[in-house]
Amino acid sequence: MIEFINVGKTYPNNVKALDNINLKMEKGEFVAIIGMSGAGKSTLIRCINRMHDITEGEIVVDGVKVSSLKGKEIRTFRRRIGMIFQSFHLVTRSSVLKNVLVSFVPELPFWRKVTGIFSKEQKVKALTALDKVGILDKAYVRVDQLSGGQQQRVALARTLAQNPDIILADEPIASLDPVTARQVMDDFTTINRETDMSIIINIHHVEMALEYADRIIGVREGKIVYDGRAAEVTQEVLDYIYKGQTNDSEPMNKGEKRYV
Ligand SMILES: Nc1ncnc2c1ncn2[C@@H]1O[C@H](COP(=O)(O)OP(=O)(O)OP(=O)(O)O)[C@@H](O)[C@H]1O
Repeated sequence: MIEFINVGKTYPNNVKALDNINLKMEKGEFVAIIGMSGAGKSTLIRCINRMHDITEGEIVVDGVKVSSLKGKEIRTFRRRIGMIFQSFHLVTRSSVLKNVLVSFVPELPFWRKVTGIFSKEQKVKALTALDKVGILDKAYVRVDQLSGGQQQRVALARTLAQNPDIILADEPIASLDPVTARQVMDDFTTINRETDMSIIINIHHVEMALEYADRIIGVREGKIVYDGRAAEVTQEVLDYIYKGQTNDSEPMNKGEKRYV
């Protein structure tokens, strides 16, 4: 479980990106974070794996206080959390398979790190992950010969091979065309259903968020202004998240009709 307890994040330039966030996400949830550009979505996601440090409160992941981790503990903790970015973060001049095998590098003994020799078991895991996202046939192709959607699937396979408990995805479909974006979202759904990995996705495509995620968290000006089932999000809720039609800063939770 991921828990935010009175979490605040103020950047060094005094921008308060997160303001008193309280939140619980259970294992296996598929959560989409939506909101205007600059609302704090990316910061919220990136605080979970300590890519950003919070400045107030506490984030607890499966009993671990994230802000108290140090050095090697942070690296070990991050192994349990896969991260997917808009820009894929792949080594484009290497093969697809090599990019997935990279997920095992931290586990290799020193001599294998130096020689780049992976075990048979690791290769099987990498190929299995590629199969899961439907690009096994591309294993020996150079990444720069793939489409954007295929590259994002390589990134997803790399994360899968790592076998994390949680996948954080920061705008994973922002640079993809609608058809490819849908394929990648389908992959997330399959992974979520088959593996029970939690998926937390920061996404601008509202329709996709509502269609694919189970739960929607709406963020505005660093605060959570909506938290409820995707199926219950109405146009009114979206207007509230994106435009803010009331001065009341309390979250607009499932079933509440205070703003109707
Ligand atoms: N490294 C940083 N240093 C200073 N301010 C930052 C930094 N990163 C983000 N901010 C500010 O924090 C606020 C929240 O930014 P964040 O990137 O989390 O929003 P977002 O909702 O993900 O936006 P977008 O949808 O445009 O990616 C914004 O005002 C942004 O300018």
